[in-house]
Amino acid sequence: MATAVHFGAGNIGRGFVAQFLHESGYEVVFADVSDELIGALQAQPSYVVHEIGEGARDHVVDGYRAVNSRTDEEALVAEIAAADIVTTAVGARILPFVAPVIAKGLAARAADAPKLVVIACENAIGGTDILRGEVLRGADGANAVFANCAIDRIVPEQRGGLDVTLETFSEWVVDRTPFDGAEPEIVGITWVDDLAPFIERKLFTVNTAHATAAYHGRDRGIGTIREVLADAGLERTVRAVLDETKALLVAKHGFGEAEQQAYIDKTLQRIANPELPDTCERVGRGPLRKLGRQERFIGPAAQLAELGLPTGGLIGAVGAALRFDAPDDAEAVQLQERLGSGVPAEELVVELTGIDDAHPLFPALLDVVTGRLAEVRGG
Ligand SMILES: NC(=O)c1ccc[n+]([C@@H]2O[C@H](COP(=O)([O-])OP(=O)(O)OC[C@H]3O[C@@H](n4cnc5c(N)ncnc54)[C@H](O)[C@@H]3O)[C@@H](O)[C@H]2O)c1
Ligand SMILES: O=P(O)(O)OC[C@@H](O)[C@@H](O)[C@H](O)[C@H](O)CO
Repeated sequence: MATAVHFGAGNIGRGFVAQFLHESGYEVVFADVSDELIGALQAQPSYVVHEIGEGARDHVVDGYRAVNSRTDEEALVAEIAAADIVTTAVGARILPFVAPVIAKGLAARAADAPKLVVIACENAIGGTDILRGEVLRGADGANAVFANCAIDRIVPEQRGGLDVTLETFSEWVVDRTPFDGAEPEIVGITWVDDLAPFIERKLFTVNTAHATAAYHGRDRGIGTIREVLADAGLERTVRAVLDETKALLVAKHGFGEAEQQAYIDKTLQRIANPELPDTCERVGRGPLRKLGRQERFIGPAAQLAELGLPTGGLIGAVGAALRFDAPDDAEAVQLQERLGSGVPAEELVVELTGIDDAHPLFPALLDVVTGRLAEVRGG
């Protein structure tokens, strides 16, 4: 039986990646740092992925094993050495921490073993490239095939236990070019020769809409994404941001206007799904990551500014992100500390967004950061 080692037994890991790998005939070996999750997976022989919506089905995932990646590195190295595929869903910023054990597993592979397929299933442009770069610090990587992907399925916080409740919609698009025609057979994957349009459309529509709603909503004291979109003014705000990213996606990737509008409408329906309540706190998590140069706000805004196109809605969302003050979110705490630290606004723009003063987006970002600093430092 083919084996898949999957890092991150959280929401998307159990609810999407592992379920599809299991359905494709792989024995899934979960690797996670959470004692609680690994203990539960070791104690419970199966869990249910429960879909909500039209055509919903329940899927039983079983026959898996689980390894604690924090305490049992030796076992994990042996699993990776013998595996056919490694996937991750740990968070883009965690990839450098899982790379060393993958490198050790690659180094321990038999000389005649087939190449290990590695796919990072994170919300990031070039997520697998990031992982590959880190893995290559400890292994030569000749016995692996690394492929980038775009992964889309809304999995909100769960109620505890291993079962996962999620939407029926899913999209998993993977770059086929590294495989030379020998892609693995995995249910639900769409293989493409050019991933850029798919990952940018997903990140700059679904995740931009989500994050815009989360930050503006939280700023107004609203708890859930659905409630944010039920507010007509805030819905207009989110749509205005998506009009900006639509202009980029149409100009850059040749999506039709009507096609992109339909994608936007479907996205807003998905994120407002009354049966899958999602919180502004989960969706806004990790604001430092989300303000990054290639991410859901600055990524499209920088490209739009270079084309001389409007970015006001995106900049407004950045302003709301700068006010994201969530005590349980380490990055939100760090962001507020940096804003209160006395670092000049010009330096903070570069530090937070990677945009420097030579870029056409810089003046707008400087304005929004200066405004936020006046609130933080003035008060
Ligand atoms: N939830 C969604 O709707 C969704 C959809 C698409 C993509 N994603 C992406 O998938 C990734 C995971 O998101 P999630 O919602 O499942 O988060 P999650 O917090 O539910 O799961 C992440 C898991 O990774 C584990 N982890 C953290 N550090 C680790 C390490 N060093 N080694 C092994 N495991 C580690 C955590 O313990 C946790 O179980 C993120 O990159 C996210 O952007 C999420
Ligand atoms: O996972 P993040 O923190 O990058 O973004 C939060 C949500 O927007 C995200 O998890 C979505 O639910 C998901 O990307 C939908 O496919």
